[in-house]
Amino acid sequence: MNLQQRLRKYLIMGSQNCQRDPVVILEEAIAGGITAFQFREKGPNALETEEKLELGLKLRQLCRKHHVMFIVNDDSVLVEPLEADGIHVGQNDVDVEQLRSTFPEKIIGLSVSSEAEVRKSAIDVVDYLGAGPVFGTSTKIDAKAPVGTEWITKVRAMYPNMPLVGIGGITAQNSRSVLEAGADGVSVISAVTQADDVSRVVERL
Ligand SMILES: Cc1ncc(COP(=O)(O)OP(=O)(O)O)c(N)n1
Ligand SMILES: Cc1ncsc1CCOP(=O)(O)O
Ligand SMILES: [Mg+2]
Repeated sequence: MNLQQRLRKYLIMGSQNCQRDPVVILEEAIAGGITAFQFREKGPNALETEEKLELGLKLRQLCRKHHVMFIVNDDSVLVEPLEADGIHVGQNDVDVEQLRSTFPEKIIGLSVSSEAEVRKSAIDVVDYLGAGPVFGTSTKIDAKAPVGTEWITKVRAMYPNMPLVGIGGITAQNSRSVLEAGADGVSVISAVTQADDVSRVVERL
């Protein structure tokens, strides 16, 4: 599987997104067919330090067992201890050129929400882009305004061969529009973590 294919169904999750055991939710999502996972332990009620590492190790082990790509959100200190395949950062996180020199072999993902952000980013050193929020979301407190599927189409036009995922408010009902706009995959938090039937929702994405 190349990176484009591995980004097809990208679950992002931390314990703060779960009303049930995150390990069980991840197991169900893997059974439904996720191809990538991002450990995003962040925001109100998120675990810290040892507890964060402990949960990360459990989720990492599960991904390894099922050959699901494992990406860490923001926290470059966790990349080595979790033996992550890569890291995802945004515009206000660690600089991607710095990350590339620290992790020459890891997958690096970068969030882009506007043309101005694209212009000021070292796109050439990253492996994939996360574009959004495509739709409204209440999962991320400091999320920017929704940019619509038009933004996916624009990024695809600027970077025809760059692995690209949409993020923000994506559900089984609207995921097709994100893919049709030019994304290789969809990254989803609440539609999966809050689902009554997690594996069914992943199947439908
Ligand atoms: C795949 C993907 N795309 C975008 C984001 C958002 O990253 P960022 O803007 O750094 O916000 P936080 O997730 O750190 O709150 C993402 N995590 N994953
Ligand atoms: C992390 C992140 N970055 C932009 S929107 C968002 C939250 C996506 O969560 P949901 O899939 O529940 O809308
Ligand atoms: Mg970030």
